[in-house]
Amino acid sequence: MSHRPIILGIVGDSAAGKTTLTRGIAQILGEDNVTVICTDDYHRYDRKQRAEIGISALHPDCNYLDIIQQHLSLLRSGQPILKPIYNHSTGAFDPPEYIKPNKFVIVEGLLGYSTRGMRDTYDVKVFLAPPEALRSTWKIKRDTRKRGYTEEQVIEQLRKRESDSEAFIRPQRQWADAVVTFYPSNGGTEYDDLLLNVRLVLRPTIPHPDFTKILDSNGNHQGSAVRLELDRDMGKPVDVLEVDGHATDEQVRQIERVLCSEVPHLGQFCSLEGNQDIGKVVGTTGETLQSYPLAITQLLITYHMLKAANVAAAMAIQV
Ligand SMILES: Nc1ncnc2c1ncn2[C@@H]1O[C@H](COP(=O)(O)OP(=O)(O)OP(=O)(O)O)[C@@H](O)[C@H]1O
Ligand SMILES: O=C(CO)[C@H](O)[C@H](O)COP(=O)(O)O
Repeated sequence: MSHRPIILGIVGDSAAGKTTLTRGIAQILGEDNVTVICTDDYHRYDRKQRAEIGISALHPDCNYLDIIQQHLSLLRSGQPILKPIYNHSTGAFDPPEYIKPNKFVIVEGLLGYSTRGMRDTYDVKVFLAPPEALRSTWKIKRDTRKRGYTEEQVIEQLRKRESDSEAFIRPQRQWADAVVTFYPSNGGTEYDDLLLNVRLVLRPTIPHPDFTKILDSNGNHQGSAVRLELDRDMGKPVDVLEVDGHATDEQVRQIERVLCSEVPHLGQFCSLEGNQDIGKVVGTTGETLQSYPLAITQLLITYHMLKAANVAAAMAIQV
């Protein structure tokens, strides 16, 4: 399969799970086939300057969006970039790095869908939208363990950044082909990260797999742990697939078969016996996460990347 790089966008607020999902997808596609770019590297100011100016990293003015867009275009046409590096440990910038795109490029970050030019560069656009309570828990855990903050500092930062989250981050949901929400089944504060459900909002902006094949006339599959329904998201009609953390092997395998039958190349990843690592990922605080909802989410996004690669390869032959 020879084609221009396929670009996946993963956008969402801080600690929404972008890096974790990126790792899982890169594992499926093969680390050597994937270039990962985190747009935190394009912050305009270091941590000290941000504090002095009183601007948050979530504000578009605090990021070189024009250079992100320029670099995305270069990567899409297979050209290298000299990428800045923002160091989360020091809060300052390291020397830039030379990056050549692999077959697949995953661009994850806060503001990736802010401009039309950026949006037009992706083949697949995903937005991560965990409930705010879950995101706060994840951010406190990650930032206290990995970024040297105290719990109080993280809580204060979340409070201060809320208006920018509302103004600049959450509206980007409208541009995504798929919106991914992991959530605790009881809706409460007591939950197990390995038993989170997932709600996948599927917009008709790209053709999704035909999940109706495995569902009964009520949109359920062998009980209610897998559900497909029509809904509205930001006022527009969407399909919604939900997979519960306690879905069974058989239910999950059937969903996988739908994905794999449409994109044969995905077949090598689909069998749960064949690849025990699907849905298993080491989170950014070092913990091992594995669940069926995570596995289905990773496979669905990989499905779209492989489909985009097939289209790009076919176009390359025509030219
Ligand atoms: N699907 C998931 N299931 C369980 N826990 C998760 C999941 N995704 C993320 N987490 C938890 O949330 C933490 C933050 O996730 P991650 O670092 O991937 O977020 P991020 O969106 O990349 O954040 P940032 O933009 O601030 O770098 C992880 O360390 C992990 O503990
Ligand atoms: O929202 C974030 C994405 O990771 C970070 O807070 C942002 O990148 C700034 O970094 P730091 O908090 O380390 O100063």
